[in-house]
Amino acid sequence: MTSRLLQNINAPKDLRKLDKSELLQVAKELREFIIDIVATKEGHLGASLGVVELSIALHYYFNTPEDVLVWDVGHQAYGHKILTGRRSIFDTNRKLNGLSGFPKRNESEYDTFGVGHSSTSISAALGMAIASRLNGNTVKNHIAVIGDASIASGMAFEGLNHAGVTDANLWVILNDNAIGIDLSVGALKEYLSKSKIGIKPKQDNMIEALNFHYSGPIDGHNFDSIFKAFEELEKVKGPKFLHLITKKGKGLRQAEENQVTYHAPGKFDKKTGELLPKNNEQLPPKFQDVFGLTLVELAKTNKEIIGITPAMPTGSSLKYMMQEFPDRAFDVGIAEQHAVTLAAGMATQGKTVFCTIYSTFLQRAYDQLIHDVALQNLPVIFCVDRAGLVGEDGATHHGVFDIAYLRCIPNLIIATPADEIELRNILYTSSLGLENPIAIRYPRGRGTKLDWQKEFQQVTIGKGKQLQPGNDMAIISVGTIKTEVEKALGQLQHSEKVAHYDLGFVKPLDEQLLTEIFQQYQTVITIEDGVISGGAGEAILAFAHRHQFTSKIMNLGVPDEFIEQGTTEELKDLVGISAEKIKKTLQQLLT
Ligand SMILES: Cc1ncc(C[n+]2csc(CCOP(=O)(O)OP(=O)(O)O)c2C)c(N)n1
Ligand SMILES: CC(=O)[C@@H](O)[C@H](O)COP(=O)(O)O
Ligand SMILES: [Mg+2]
Repeated sequence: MTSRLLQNINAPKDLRKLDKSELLQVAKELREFIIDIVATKEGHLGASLGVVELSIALHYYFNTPEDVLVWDVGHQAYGHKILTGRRSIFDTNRKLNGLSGFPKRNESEYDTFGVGHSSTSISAALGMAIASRLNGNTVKNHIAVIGDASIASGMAFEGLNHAGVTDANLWVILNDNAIGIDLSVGALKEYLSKSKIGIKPKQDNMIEALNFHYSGPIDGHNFDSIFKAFEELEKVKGPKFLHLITKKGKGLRQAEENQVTYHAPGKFDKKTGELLPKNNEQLPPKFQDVFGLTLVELAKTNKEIIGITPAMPTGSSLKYMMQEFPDRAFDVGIAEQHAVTLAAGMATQGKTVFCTIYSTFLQRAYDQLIHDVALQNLPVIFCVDRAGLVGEDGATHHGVFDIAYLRCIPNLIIATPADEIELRNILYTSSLGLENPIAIRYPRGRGTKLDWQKEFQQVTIGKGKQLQPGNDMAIISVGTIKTEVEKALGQLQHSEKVAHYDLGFVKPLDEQLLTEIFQQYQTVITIEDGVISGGAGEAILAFAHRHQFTSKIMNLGVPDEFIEQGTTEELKDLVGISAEKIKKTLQQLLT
């Protein structure tokens, strides 16, 4: 790679020394740099390639970090990171102890707001703008950069609605590439897609109706157009809105042509852009596919079944049902709150609704879970994907809080299937009709079974089971962390001393099984891939206390701190729930 200019840019002030005519070369080098690193280190690609010109233009024109730049979601901020002093360590992106894949306040003064979940940028930038004004600073610019999928979320609208009645020095820059991870959806997307470069939506401009000064749409890959728009908007007081049209994946043919795959493509050949060939060996399925394919199977015979995803049809594998039954499967966009209440509405009409949401994004819809679903005891089936430590996306994305935040909700069943077959069977059981809502949690990644498409078996709600007998102590695993426990026991001398139980359900607890365990063992270890505080282990601890069992109880899980990025193996080891660490814990307890 020939880097003439980029290698001398260690901060935006270096960029600002260049002539405008040199920015095209910087853009070329920045694209090459991103492609070069992501090809081997992996990460989010398409979004960052699409905002190369915008990232350069923002840091060139504005006086960052004095002027504040807030990236929405933050998966598109690789160029920003590279231009703001992190070029030399960018190869540590998303790695253990390396750079975060998202802007992070403690990483750089240029990362003004921590992100990862979408649609927060307008509220955050508006908050900063109002605070600046209260601090007597009216010249500072506050700039939110938000994508077309993220701006369709309720939270973004809440921000726009408030901003429109303020005189805040707020810029909202809409990076409109007509796609999120999957194709953008909804009426707003249809409205935006009518916009053509250079032709302002004349009638009923909804942004102007919200009291913003609207400019655009302009070509977001053309520096002259961007700077012209910046200059014009700078003269305007109060909230302003710039609409850019860009191409996700710009500069790498495959990423432009196959935007869904190249959102986060894994390893690829940086010269040809082709994905590296996958190992041909047959692998166990991803849990998301067990969900997605099983749902299609069930939907074929049960016409009442509906599927809902907020903006993750590919990630959750609801895409299979969307392809097979387009009238009964809905991608509602980045709208977790709406997804949950939509499911509740459908459930009132007798539909069997499977609402699949990543554990971390379900946090957005907490009140809807309580108020719209559980309080009315509507039997919605929540498929809580990406539960547990998710790996390289890090602290913003780990699904480690769900058990704690769900456990306290009355009426809600919490199922923690330990493998693909258990997941399949609880999906089947739920489709038969339950009296209550249920949350079924399963992790990111693959299971362990090649022969998972077995005949369905009905599951008894609230039942756990013994997996291995033992003489001295018991370990109770919650969900798929069972595999780590099995590995640990497989390597442990005197594993016959340790009984292994699968909890099966966090709610209701299998009180009969727990009573048997506490009557038999003086040492009981619980293990889960979620937070210890408020988790399943603490539910068992409370049960033992209530029933005056005196066994020594040890809770293993995620400690009371935010866990950063790394591979899931590294992170499990870090928090003490890898097979190796479990083995060590058991060895210590056995001696
Ligand atoms: C609350 C929330 N829901 C879902 C996601 C998952 N997600 C990450 S990026 C993304 C799409 C964003 O699309 P857009 O805003 O258009 O940005 P682009 O990738 O096109 O730059 C989604 C759905 C998220 N980060 N946060
Ligand atoms: C940026 C973002 O939030 C998503 O792209 C997320 O990284 C998806 O995670 P999965 O790879 O687990 O689908
Ligand atoms: Mg987009």
